[in-house]
Amino acid sequence: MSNKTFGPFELQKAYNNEPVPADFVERRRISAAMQTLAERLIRAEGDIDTLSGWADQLEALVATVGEPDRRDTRAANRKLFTGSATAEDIFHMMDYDPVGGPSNPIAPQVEWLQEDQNGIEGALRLGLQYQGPPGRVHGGVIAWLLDAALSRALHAAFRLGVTGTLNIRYLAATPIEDTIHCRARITGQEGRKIFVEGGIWHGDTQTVSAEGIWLTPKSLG
Ligand SMILES: CCCCCCCCCCCCCC(=O)SCCNC(=O)CCNC(=O)[C@H](O)C(C)(C)COP(=O)(O)OP(=O)(O)OC[C@H]1O[C@@H](n2cnc3c(N)ncnc32)[C@H](O)[C@@H]1OP(=O)(O)O
Repeated sequence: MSNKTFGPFELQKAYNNEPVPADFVERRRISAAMQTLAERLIRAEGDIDTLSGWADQLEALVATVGEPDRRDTRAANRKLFTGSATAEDIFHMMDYDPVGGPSNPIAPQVEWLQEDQNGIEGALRLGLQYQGPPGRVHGGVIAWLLDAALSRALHAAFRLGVTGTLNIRYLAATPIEDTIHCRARITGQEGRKIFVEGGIWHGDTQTVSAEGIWLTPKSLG
Protein backbone atom coordinates (compact mmCIF):
# COMPACT_ATOMS: atom_id res chain seq x y z
CA MET A 1 0.00 0.00 0.00
CA SER A 2 1.47 3.36 -1.01
CA ASN A 3 1.96 6.39 1.26
CA LYS A 4 -0.02 8.64 -1.09
CA THR A 5 -2.80 10.68 0.46
CA PHE A 6 -5.97 12.09 -1.08
CA GLY A 7 -8.53 14.88 -0.70
CA PRO A 8 -12.29 14.88 -1.42
CA PHE A 9 -11.99 15.58 -5.14
CA GLU A 10 -9.53 12.72 -5.62
CA LEU A 11 -11.76 10.21 -3.85
CA GLN A 12 -13.29 8.49 -6.86
CA LYS A 13 -10.09 8.49 -8.89
CA ALA A 14 -8.10 7.00 -6.02
CA TYR A 15 -10.79 4.39 -5.38
CA ASN A 16 -10.85 3.36 -9.04
CA ASN A 17 -7.08 3.35 -9.58
CA GLU A 18 -5.38 2.31 -6.35
CA PRO A 19 -4.73 -1.44 -5.88
CA VAL A 20 -7.39 -3.21 -3.82
CA PRO A 21 -5.90 -3.79 -0.33
CA ALA A 22 -5.39 -7.48 0.53
CA ASP A 23 -8.01 -7.43 3.31
CA PHE A 24 -10.59 -5.98 0.91
CA VAL A 25 -9.97 -8.85 -1.50
CA GLU A 26 -11.18 -11.11 1.31
CA ARG A 27 -13.97 -8.73 2.45
CA ARG A 28 -15.26 -8.73 -1.14
CA ARG A 29 -15.18 -12.54 -1.25
CA ILE A 30 -17.19 -12.72 1.99
CA SER A 31 -19.69 -10.21 0.67
CA ALA A 32 -20.06 -11.94 -2.71
CA ALA A 33 -20.67 -15.28 -0.99
CA MET A 34 -23.31 -13.71 1.29
CA GLN A 35 -25.03 -12.06 -1.68
CA THR A 36 -25.09 -15.34 -3.62
CA LEU A 37 -26.44 -17.12 -0.57
CA ALA A 38 -29.19 -14.53 -0.08
CA GLU A 39 -30.26 -14.86 -3.70
CA ARG A 40 -30.11 -18.66 -3.76
CA LEU A 41 -31.82 -19.25 -0.43
CA ILE A 42 -34.76 -16.89 -0.79
CA ARG A 43 -37.88 -18.97 -1.46
CA ALA A 44 -35.62 -22.01 -1.94
CA GLU A 45 -37.47 -25.31 -1.84
CA GLY A 46 -36.02 -27.84 0.61
CA ASP A 47 -37.13 -30.56 2.96
CA ILE A 48 -37.02 -29.89 6.68
CA ASP A 49 -33.69 -31.70 7.21
CA THR A 50 -32.00 -29.76 4.41
CA LEU A 51 -33.30 -26.42 5.73
CA SER A 52 -32.34 -27.31 9.27
CA GLY A 53 -28.84 -28.34 8.13
CA TRP A 54 -28.29 -25.02 6.35
CA ALA A 55 -29.57 -23.11 9.38
CA ASP A 56 -27.17 -25.04 11.65
CA GLN A 57 -24.20 -24.25 9.41
CA LEU A 58 -25.05 -20.58 9.19
CA GLU A 59 -25.64 -20.28 12.93
CA ALA A 60 -22.26 -21.92 13.52
CA LEU A 61 -20.60 -19.33 11.29
CA VAL A 62 -22.37 -16.50 13.13
CA ALA A 63 -21.05 -17.93 16.42
CA THR A 64 -17.52 -18.20 14.98
CA VAL A 65 -17.58 -14.58 13.77
CA GLY A 66 -18.84 -13.37 17.15
CA GLU A 67 -18.96 -9.60 17.52
CA PRO A 68 -15.72 -8.28 16.00
CA ASP A 69 -14.47 -4.75 16.66
CA ARG A 70 -15.49 -2.34 13.93
CA ARG A 71 -13.70 0.60 12.40
CA ASP A 72 -15.24 4.05 12.84
CA THR A 73 -14.83 5.92 9.55
CA ARG A 74 -15.56 9.42 10.91
CA ALA A 75 -11.85 10.02 11.45
CA ALA A 76 -11.15 8.95 7.85
CA ASN A 77 -13.83 11.35 6.62
CA ARG A 78 -12.14 14.19 8.45
CA LYS A 79 -8.79 13.15 6.96
CA LEU A 80 -10.36 13.24 3.51
CA PHE A 81 -11.36 16.87 3.93
CA THR A 82 -7.82 17.83 4.93
CA GLY A 83 -6.32 15.91 2.01
CA SER A 84 -4.65 13.33 4.25
CA ALA A 85 -6.79 10.21 3.62
CA THR A 86 -4.81 7.12 2.64
CA ALA A 87 -5.94 4.61 0.02
CA GLU A 88 -6.89 2.29 2.88
CA ASP A 89 -9.11 5.04 4.37
CA ILE A 90 -10.77 5.44 0.99
CA PHE A 91 -11.54 1.75 0.65
CA HIS A 92 -13.04 1.82 4.15
CA MET A 93 -15.29 4.70 3.06
CA MET A 94 -16.32 3.43 -0.34
CA ASP A 95 -16.28 -0.36 -0.35
CA TYR A 96 -19.20 -0.63 2.09
CA ASP A 97 -21.53 1.67 0.13
CA PRO A 98 -25.05 0.19 0.51
CA VAL A 99 -25.51 0.54 -3.26
CA GLY A 100 -22.72 -0.98 -5.32
CA GLY A 101 -20.23 -1.43 -2.47
CA PRO A 102 -18.44 -4.74 -3.17
CA SER A 103 -17.75 -5.35 0.54
CA ASN A 104 -21.35 -4.73 1.62
CA PRO A 105 -23.37 -7.97 1.55
CA ILE A 106 -26.71 -6.15 1.29
CA ALA A 107 -25.60 -3.84 -1.52
CA PRO A 108 -27.03 -4.47 -4.99
CA GLN A 109 -23.94 -4.67 -7.20
CA VAL A 110 -23.73 -2.03 -9.92
CA GLU A 111 -21.42 -1.76 -12.91
CA TRP A 112 -20.79 1.97 -13.27
CA LEU A 113 -20.60 2.72 -17.00
CA GLN A 114 -20.30 6.50 -16.79
CA GLU A 115 -19.26 8.80 -13.93
CA ASP A 116 -18.35 12.32 -14.92
CA GLN A 117 -19.53 15.90 -14.75
CA ASN A 118 -22.26 15.15 -17.31
CA GLY A 119 -23.83 12.47 -15.16
CA ILE A 120 -23.66 8.83 -14.21
CA GLU A 121 -24.98 5.56 -15.58
CA GLY A 122 -24.99 2.17 -13.90
CA ALA A 123 -26.09 -1.29 -15.01
CA LEU A 124 -27.41 -3.83 -12.53
CA ARG A 125 -29.59 -6.87 -12.08
CA LEU A 126 -31.70 -7.28 -8.95
CA GLY A 127 -32.46 -10.79 -7.71
CA LEU A 128 -35.56 -12.29 -6.17
CA GLN A 129 -34.64 -10.95 -2.73
CA TYR A 130 -35.48 -7.44 -4.01
CA GLN A 131 -38.91 -8.40 -5.33
CA GLY A 132 -42.07 -6.47 -4.41
CA PRO A 133 -45.01 -7.46 -6.63
CA PRO A 134 -44.30 -10.73 -8.48
CA GLY A 135 -41.56 -10.23 -11.05
CA ARG A 136 -41.07 -6.55 -10.15
CA VAL A 137 -38.52 -4.70 -8.07
CA HIS A 138 -39.89 -3.44 -4.70
CA GLY A 139 -40.66 0.30 -4.82
CA GLY A 140 -38.61 0.99 -1.68
CA VAL A 141 -35.60 -0.73 -3.23
CA ILE A 142 -36.01 1.54 -6.25
CA ALA A 143 -35.99 4.61 -3.96
CA TRP A 144 -32.86 3.24 -2.25
CA LEU A 145 -31.13 2.77 -5.60
CA LEU A 146 -32.11 6.18 -6.94
CA ASP A 147 -31.02 8.04 -3.80
CA ALA A 148 -27.59 6.52 -4.35
CA ALA A 149 -27.56 7.09 -8.12
CA LEU A 150 -28.57 10.75 -7.84
CA SER A 151 -26.02 11.25 -5.01
CA ARG A 152 -23.37 9.71 -7.23
CA ALA A 153 -24.11 12.24 -9.97
CA LEU A 154 -23.36 14.91 -7.40
CA HIS A 155 -20.06 13.34 -6.38
CA ALA A 156 -19.05 12.71 -10.02
CA ALA A 157 -19.45 16.46 -10.60
CA PHE A 158 -17.29 17.20 -7.52
CA ARG A 159 -20.18 18.53 -5.42
CA LEU A 160 -21.01 17.48 -1.89
CA GLY A 161 -24.47 17.25 -0.37
CA VAL A 162 -27.09 15.21 1.46
CA THR A 163 -30.50 14.30 0.09
CA GLY A 164 -33.06 16.94 1.10
CA THR A 165 -35.98 15.90 -1.10
CA LEU A 166 -36.37 12.95 -3.45
CA ASN A 167 -39.51 12.64 -5.59
CA ILE A 168 -40.11 9.40 -7.43
CA ARG A 169 -42.64 8.53 -10.11
CA TYR A 170 -43.12 4.85 -10.85
CA LEU A 171 -43.99 4.77 -14.55
CA ALA A 172 -43.92 1.07 -15.38
CA ALA A 173 -42.85 -2.25 -13.90
CA THR A 174 -39.11 -2.56 -13.19
CA PRO A 175 -38.28 -6.25 -13.65
CA ILE A 176 -36.21 -8.36 -11.28
CA GLU A 177 -33.65 -10.81 -12.69
CA ASP A 178 -32.98 -8.74 -15.80
CA THR A 179 -30.50 -5.97 -16.61
CA ILE A 180 -31.70 -2.46 -15.83
CA HIS A 181 -29.90 0.88 -16.06
CA CYS A 182 -29.95 3.84 -13.69
CA ARG A 183 -28.97 7.30 -14.89
CA ALA A 184 -28.70 10.67 -13.15
CA ARG A 185 -27.42 14.18 -13.76
CA ILE A 186 -27.33 17.58 -12.14
CA THR A 187 -29.82 20.02 -13.67
CA GLY A 188 -29.11 23.19 -11.69
CA GLN A 189 -27.93 24.89 -8.52
CA GLU A 190 -29.13 27.77 -6.33
CA GLY A 191 -26.71 28.49 -3.52
CA ARG A 192 -26.43 25.34 -1.37
CA LYS A 193 -29.33 23.66 -3.19
CA ILE A 194 -28.38 21.32 -6.02
CA PHE A 195 -31.08 19.97 -8.34
CA VAL A 196 -30.64 16.44 -9.66
CA GLU A 197 -32.77 14.20 -11.89
CA GLY A 198 -32.55 10.61 -12.93
CA GLY A 199 -34.37 7.38 -13.47
CA ILE A 200 -34.36 3.71 -14.27
CA TRP A 201 -34.60 2.15 -17.70
CA HIS A 202 -35.33 -1.39 -18.86
CA GLY A 203 -34.04 -1.47 -22.42
CA ASP A 204 -35.53 1.62 -24.08
CA THR A 205 -38.40 1.84 -21.61
CA GLN A 206 -38.08 4.28 -18.73
CA THR A 207 -39.74 2.60 -15.75
CA VAL A 208 -39.02 5.23 -13.06
CA SER A 209 -38.28 8.94 -13.03
CA ALA A 210 -36.85 10.85 -10.07
CA GLU A 211 -35.91 14.39 -9.23
CA GLY A 212 -34.61 15.84 -6.04
CA ILE A 213 -32.80 18.54 -4.13
CA TRP A 214 -29.47 17.91 -2.44
CA LEU A 215 -28.17 20.35 0.17
CA THR A 216 -24.51 21.13 0.62
CA PRO A 217 -23.97 21.29 4.39
CA LYS A 218 -23.64 24.84 5.78
CA SER A 219 -20.09 24.04 6.92
CA LEU A 220 -19.05 23.33 3.30
CA GLY A 221 -21.37 25.67 1.38
C1 LIG B 1 -16.54 13.28 -0.82
C2 LIG B 1 -17.11 12.72 0.44
C3 LIG B 1 -17.71 11.43 0.22
C4 LIG B 1 -18.02 10.69 1.46
C5 LIG B 1 -18.14 9.23 1.23
C6 LIG B 1 -19.25 8.89 0.30
C7 LIG B 1 -20.53 8.75 1.10
C8 LIG B 1 -21.66 8.47 0.18
C9 LIG B 1 -22.91 8.94 0.88
C10 LIG B 1 -24.09 8.68 0.01
C11 LIG B 1 -25.21 9.51 0.58
C12 LIG B 1 -26.51 9.15 -0.07
C13 LIG B 1 -27.47 10.24 0.24
C14 LIG B 1 -28.03 10.13 1.61
O1 LIG B 1 -28.48 9.11 1.98
S1 LIG B 1 -27.98 11.52 2.59
C15 LIG B 1 -28.86 10.99 4.07
C16 LIG B 1 -30.35 11.34 4.00
N1 LIG B 1 -30.53 12.78 4.20
C17 LIG B 1 -30.40 13.34 5.40
O2 LIG B 1 -30.12 12.72 6.39
C18 LIG B 1 -30.66 14.84 5.44
C19 LIG B 1 -31.37 15.25 6.74
N2 LIG B 1 -31.71 16.68 6.69
C20 LIG B 1 -30.79 17.61 7.02
O3 LIG B 1 -29.69 17.32 7.42
C21 LIG B 1 -31.22 19.05 6.83
O4 LIG B 1 -32.63 19.16 6.87
C22 LIG B 1 -30.69 19.63 5.47
C23 LIG B 1 -29.14 19.65 5.49
C24 LIG B 1 -31.21 18.85 4.27
C25 LIG B 1 -31.20 21.08 5.33
O5 LIG B 1 -30.85 21.78 6.48
P1 LIG B 1 -30.22 23.22 6.38
O6 LIG B 1 -30.19 23.73 7.76
O7 LIG B 1 -28.94 23.17 5.64
O8 LIG B 1 -31.32 23.98 5.49
P2 LIG B 1 -31.87 25.47 5.71
O9 LIG B 1 -33.03 25.44 6.62
O10 LIG B 1 -30.73 26.40 6.01
O11 LIG B 1 -32.45 25.80 4.23
C26 LIG B 1 -31.56 26.12 3.16
C27 LIG B 1 -32.39 26.09 1.87
O12 LIG B 1 -32.69 24.73 1.55
C28 LIG B 1 -34.10 24.52 1.54
N3 LIG B 1 -34.33 23.22 2.19
C29 LIG B 1 -34.12 22.90 3.47
N4 LIG B 1 -34.38 21.61 3.67
C30 LIG B 1 -34.75 21.10 2.48
C31 LIG B 1 -35.15 19.83 2.06
N5 LIG B 1 -35.21 18.80 2.91
N6 LIG B 1 -35.46 19.67 0.78
C32 LIG B 1 -35.41 20.69 -0.09
N7 LIG B 1 -35.05 21.93 0.24
C33 LIG B 1 -34.72 22.13 1.53
C34 LIG B 1 -34.71 25.66 2.33
O13 LIG B 1 -36.03 25.91 1.93
C35 LIG B 1 -33.76 26.76 1.97
O14 LIG B 1 -34.06 27.23 0.69
P3 LIG B 1 -34.17 28.79 0.39
O15 LIG B 1 -35.28 29.27 1.29
O16 LIG B 1 -32.82 29.36 0.74
O17 LIG B 1 -34.52 28.89 -1.07
